[in-house]
Amino acid sequence: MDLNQVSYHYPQQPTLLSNISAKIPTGGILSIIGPNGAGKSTLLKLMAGIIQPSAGEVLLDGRSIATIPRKQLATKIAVVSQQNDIFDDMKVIDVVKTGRLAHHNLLATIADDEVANYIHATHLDLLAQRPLSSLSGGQRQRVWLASALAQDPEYLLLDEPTTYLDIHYQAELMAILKQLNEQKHISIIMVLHDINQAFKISHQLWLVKQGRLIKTGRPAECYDRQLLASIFETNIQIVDVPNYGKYIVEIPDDEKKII
Ligand SMILES: Nc1ncnc2c1ncn2[C@@H]1O[C@H](COP(=O)(O)OP(=O)(O)OP(=O)(O)O)[C@@H](O)[C@H]1O
Repeated sequence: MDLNQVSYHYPQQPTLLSNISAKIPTGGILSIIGPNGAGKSTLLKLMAGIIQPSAGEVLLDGRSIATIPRKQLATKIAVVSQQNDIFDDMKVIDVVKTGRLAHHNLLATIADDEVANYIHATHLDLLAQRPLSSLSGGQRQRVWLASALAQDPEYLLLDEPTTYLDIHYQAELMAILKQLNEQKHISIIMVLHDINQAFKISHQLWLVKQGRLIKTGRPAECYDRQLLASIFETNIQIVDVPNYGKYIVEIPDDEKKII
């Protein structure tokens, strides 16, 4: 996937994203990080084809995604969404099957077997027959992931997938994503707020601020205290934890005084 001089503004709003050109390597994990309001979610929506650039284009296999029919696009790009209350009365297995609609016309024609792998990969085997409404937030998150995987996409896009998860579920979700990437070679693109998670799991990072792509690079190239401090406008330290590697710690100025 390529972004070719992409700019974007919401209707009647000033330019948000200006002239972004970048290549998304296939088969990797790319995380987009940056402060609130930087334009990360908007960038992800552009890559998903949910919104169209005001200028420039998003290319998939050299073709503008604006020209790819929606159903065909759904076999290439899946977005893990989280605000779908309309599915509450459905059983988990049926919600997962909705992802298969990228390849079928009717839910009724999709056999249980066809989604068994996706249910298994997201550790939902014991929950498959339960109504979605009876699941916890973290369990639901895995259902949305399974449904997106059922699209059998080349690209999996996730917007802050760990937001409502406790640290146990966060680690579990990250492990599942890593496994999917390594074993099924799905390209993963996500917006992450936890920068340490982003640095640990990603092959590539995009650092975004005020609608601009400030830096792209491998995590090892982005452990830059000054750069991170200027992006997040806060005091940053990078600490080395023996046997675990580098961690980025935000130390507000007033706490520094206490220490
Ligand atoms: N539908 C919309 N209409 C108008 N403005 C919008 C719309 N969606 C987002 N914006 C504005 O665009 C800017 C970027 O929003 P976006 O959600 O892309 O940022 P973000 O980097 O993902 O932020 P956060 O980390 O807070 O989720 C914000 O100023 C936001 O208010």
